[in-house]
Amino acid sequence: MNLSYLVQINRLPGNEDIELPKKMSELASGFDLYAAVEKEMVMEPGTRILVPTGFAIAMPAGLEAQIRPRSGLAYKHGITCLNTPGTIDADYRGEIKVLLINLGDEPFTITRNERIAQMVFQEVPEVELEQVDKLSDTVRGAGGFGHTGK
Ligand SMILES: O=c1ccn([C@H]2C[C@H](O)[C@@H](COP(=O)(O)OP(=O)(O)OP(=O)(O)O)O2)c(=O)[nH]1
Ligand SMILES: [Mg+2]
Repeated sequence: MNLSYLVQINRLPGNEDIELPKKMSELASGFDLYAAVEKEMVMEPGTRILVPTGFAIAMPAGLEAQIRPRSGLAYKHGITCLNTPGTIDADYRGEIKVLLINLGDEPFTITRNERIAQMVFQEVPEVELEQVDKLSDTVRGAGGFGHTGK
């Protein structure tokens, strides 16, 4: 496993004031992502919003990026990522966006340059699917969804 990768990042025009993704501690897993909303956006309870981040990336083949919620926002305000973890494909060159949903009871205001989520890079093995007529036997078999008890 290669533990060091270089990922290119491109700040998109009009976002010169937006912080680039940043690790907030030395060994943090995620780079925090900053909201590139033009003006304050109010999220009413139960509503979702696609938040721009103001940047695009190009990562080497064999990596993906995951967009994950920040636990503080989730705990304090019920703000999370609807599609968590969001999947950024290695061949995606568009702006990274964050799909937030307000599961709390109160309206939540997103301000420009506020940290709204985090981006974690992961290795993705190359997998080829082989179609077969029968799969190997296991003790579990088809048991799932609570099959082993509570
Ligand atoms: O939270 C996310 C999830 C996805 N994307 C971008 C990057 C990703 O590579 C692309 C497609 O995402 P995904 O495969 O999850 O969505 P889809 O609905 O399958 O769209 P597509 O048909 O474009 O693959 O959208 C984001 O910016 N943020
Ligand atoms: Mg897809």
